[in-house]
Order: sequence, then C-alpha cells, then structure tokens
Amino acid sequence: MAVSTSAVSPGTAVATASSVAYESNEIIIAATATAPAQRIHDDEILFIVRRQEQDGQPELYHVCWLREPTPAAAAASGDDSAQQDQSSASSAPPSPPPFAFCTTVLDESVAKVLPKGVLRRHLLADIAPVFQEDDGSLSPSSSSLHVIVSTRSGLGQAQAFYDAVLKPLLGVFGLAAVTGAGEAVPKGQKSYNLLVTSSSRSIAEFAQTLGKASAGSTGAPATVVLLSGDGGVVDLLNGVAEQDEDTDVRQLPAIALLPLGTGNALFHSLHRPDYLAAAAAASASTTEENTKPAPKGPSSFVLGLRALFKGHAAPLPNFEARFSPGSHTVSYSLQEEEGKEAALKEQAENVDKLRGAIVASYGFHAQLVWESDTPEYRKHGDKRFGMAAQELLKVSHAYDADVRFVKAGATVAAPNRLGRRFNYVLATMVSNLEKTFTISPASEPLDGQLRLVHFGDVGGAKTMDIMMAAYNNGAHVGMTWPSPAGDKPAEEAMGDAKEPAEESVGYDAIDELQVNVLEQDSRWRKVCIDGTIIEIPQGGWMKVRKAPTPVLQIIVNRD
Ligand SMILES: Nc1ncnc2c1ncn2[C@@H]1O[C@H](COP(=O)(O)OP(=O)(O)OP(=O)(O)O)[C@@H](O)[C@H]1O
Repeated sequence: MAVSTSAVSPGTAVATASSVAYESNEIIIAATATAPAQRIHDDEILFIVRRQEQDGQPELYHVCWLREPTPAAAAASGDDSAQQDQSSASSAPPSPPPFAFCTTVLDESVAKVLPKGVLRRHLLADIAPVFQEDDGSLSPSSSSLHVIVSTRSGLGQAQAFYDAVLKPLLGVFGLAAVTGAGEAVPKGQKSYNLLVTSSSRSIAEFAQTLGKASAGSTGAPATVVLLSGDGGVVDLLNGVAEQDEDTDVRQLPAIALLPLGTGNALFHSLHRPDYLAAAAAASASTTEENTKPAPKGPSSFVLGLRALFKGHAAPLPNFEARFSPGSHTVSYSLQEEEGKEAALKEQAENVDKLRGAIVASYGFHAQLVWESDTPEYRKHGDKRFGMAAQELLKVSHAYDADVRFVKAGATVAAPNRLGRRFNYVLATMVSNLEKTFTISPASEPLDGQLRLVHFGDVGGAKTMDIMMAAYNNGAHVGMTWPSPAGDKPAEEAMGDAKEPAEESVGYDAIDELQVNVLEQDSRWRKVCIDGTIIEIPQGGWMKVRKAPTPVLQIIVNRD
C-alpha cells in the first residue's frame, strides 16, 4: 500500500537499479554527476515509505535514515559535541549536532536489487492514526500528537535533536508544529503540539492537561513524544489524572521515549532485548577468518524512532511510594541575585506519595543520584555518576535502617527483615539504570515485577566490586564472599535467625518494601524515586508497592 507523505522536492536525485547495490548490510548508491556516492547501513534505516507522485507514475521508495558519526569519527573531525554541555558551548562556535536525518529516494526498479528482507523489515505499511489527523478548520490545533523537548535533560541536546531529526521526520508526513495555545491551523494542515520546556514545572503542568479530553479528531489517545531522560516520564506519571479502575487502558495517553537524558533507565531497559540480540549477532560474526568489524546494531536513537513509527502502545507498570509525615523533596537550582554570582539554592516541597516506574532506593544509589546532581557534575553527562561514586566510596557510609519486604506471592503477615546496616537497598521495575548498568538482570521489559537488590555493610571496596559486576551484564547477582567472623547475619526471617557462612548480594522478587530510616544526620536520610530525591525525617519511613492500575501507556517495538 502506498502511503501519503510530503512530495519529493524538485531536484531530488532518484536512484535507479543500475546505480544501486546491496552488500554487507549496506545499500550502496553510486555517485552521479549531481550527487555523491552513499552507503546506508541497515542499522541506520528508520523506515522506508512507498509513494506515488502522480497517477500513472511508478511508485518511489523514500528511505528515511539517521546518520550518527562514531565517537572516533567525531573526534577526528574535531566535533566533540557528544561531550559538550550547552553552557560551556556558549564561548566557542557551536558544534554541529552529532546526528543528521537523511532521506534517499529510490525508484521502483531497485526492489529487484534489494534483498526481500530489507523491504520486509523496513517498509512502513501503515501509518499510525496519530500521524494522520487533519485539523480540518482554521482553529487552534486539536491534534492528539504532542512533542516535548526537555531543554535541561542530559547534555542539553534535546533541542538540537528535535531541530535536526524529529522536526524534518514529522515533516515527511506533512505534520507541522503548533506552539501557542491559541495558534490557528490552516484547513487541511496536519499538525502536532510542541512544548519546549522553560522550567522544571513545564512537563508536570502539561501533564495536568492530558486526559480523555486530549484524544484527537480520530479518537486516538494522546501520544506524547518525550525528548528527555527518566525525569520527564516521572513528571508525566505524577501529573496525569488518576484513572478510574474501569478505564480502558487503550485510551490512556501513550509516551514515545527518545533517550535524551543521562541514565535513560526506562528507555534502555525497554530496549535491552535489542542490545542483547545485537551483541549475540556481533559475537556470531566474529570469527578468525572474518576480518570485518562486527556490526554494533542500531543506535538507541534509531531504536527509539523505529518504535515511534512502527511500534505499539502497552500499559506502563508503575509503583506507589509513600512517605512518613514531614518528608520533603530536595532539589537544587542555580539562582541569580542582583550583584552576586548565581548560587545553588535548595528547594523543598512536602510530599507524602509519588508514583514511579523505575526505582525506589535508599543508601548508596540514592546518595549517588543526589550528590552527583550539581551543575558542575552534570557537565560530564553519565560520567558524573562514576566521578561522584569515587568520592562517596571513600566515605563508605553504612546506612542505619530497619528494612522489611514481602516476597512476591507471600503473605504480608510474614515479612522478611534485613539486618540493621546497609550499603544498598534498591527496589526496581526495570533491568537497567544506564545502558550498560544492569541492576536487575531478571527484569523483562514491562513485566511489572518489583525486584529488590540489597547488601549490608560491606565497605567501599566491595561496594565498588559489586557495582562493577553490575556493569558486566548484571554479574553482581549471585556474588558471594566470606562473612567476616563475628558479624551480624545479613538477612534473617523474622524470629528465625541463623548465622550464614557467607554473605551475598540479595536479589528477590517482591510485592512490598518498607524502609524505616534510623539515621540522625539528614545527609544520610535521602531516598530516591526515579531520580527525585526525598528527605525522610528522623525516625521516618518509605513504603513501596506496585500500583494496581497503569496511568500511562508506553510505545514499544512491535516485535
Ligand atoms: N528549562 C528548564 N529549566 C529547569 N528545569 C528543566 C528545564 N527543562 C527541563 N527541566 C527539568 O530537568 C529535569 C531533567 O531530567 P531528565 O531526567 O529528563 O534528565 P536527566 O536527569 O539528565 O536524565 P536521567 O533522569 O535519565 O538520568 C526534569 O525534571 C525537567 O523537568
């Protein structure tokens, strides 16, 4: 089926079978008098759309693909933008963004040259209704498609990614951005609503406008393309209205996530099966005779964009965390005062509950998220975690808490209880907290199971070993080491104490977690919910359990 997209621009080169070859997973297009040679790797292709310019004319194949220079190529060309912070770029000429959206038009005859698998994998047979809505009148946009550009996420590249990639890509479907609340849309113009964040409240305020009323002219639920890290997801999760239990989950707003934050835990966890498949393919192709570089698999941006256009929406499991009275969020922002240098100011807001989809933690993880979140550390992207970790491990604090959990399927009447001093207590619904940091290897995308990872007072060096093993595809799970003589047991069932000969990293599927914080010093009383830091008062607690109903859907790969 041919689909409707914007027309081929005048002067666009159309490659024919005689100039196209397919070799080693690349479409190779010979140079012509007007266009240079091109090589498009299968991993770079987002999708291919087929289009007939005019009745009676043959159809053309539009290959939409993403070019991202490898770090080595970027360094060789002097483009270090992958390591640059927006603010530090202000004095130097801006680097070109490390990604470019490209379209290549092939004539119908190339179908004979391309292996069938290429067209089967990439041809976009149907376009989701949300990309086809026609506003139909000179009225404010009523599209149910929203794009959020979170300008402070990660290294501050969301705006550049939108400008260079997403905007032209949506333009392929004839969609134009509407930014103002009352902005009129010409009749017949397909559009989407664009929100570029201007404050830490922008996404939360937008979330409150999302709901049943946000369904578009086709009745499709709202689709929110989120160019951010995990923080944007949390803002949406906590901002959207509570749903009635009988709400049809297929009508819940759906998020399409593009990984422009630092950790991007939810994104990388959803795509872990893709990464594992690519690693398996790479190791299968690495033989002594084969001297070609092993394929790396599609990049995270390619995977995210493929899911946006070819994926489907599924309910996003979430958990509820409750906090004792007196708990408050802790965040910092740079604030300017007249005549003085901008200074970091703490902001606190009382909080009694939060929803999360990723992680609830106490101890080393929460501390690291909190202490690495300064403008100085943020300049270093995801390296900030490693840098702050080095400092924290020198202190090697053992956290004083009473931790109880209910194993999955067990009765609440018999909770398990852990010993009093910890380095790590972390409940999660996802496998990865960063692309290569697999904290919960048993977690499958969207399985909705909370899993608890915990270990006692093992000291800084052992904590480091355990964290390094998590970077080795979750090899920390199952780690054991001799218990120092005279130590308290690391874990005991209530009323059933027994001395273990060795200690281990605890790993359990759980239904509930309760952490009673026993620390005096407020520095050690921070918990983390999906990146938000909450300070628990002295003698206070945090309780975590799976939420009974989803409030959002998330768009994931179809296969
Ligand atoms: N213009 C802005 N001014 C102040 N805060 C902003 C602005 N734009 C976005 N924010 C906030 O910045 C935070 C960015 O968090 P986000 O999680 O997206 O990125 P990250 O922390 O780098 O990534 P991750 O959580 O995946 O590690 C969000 O809470 C968002 O609300």
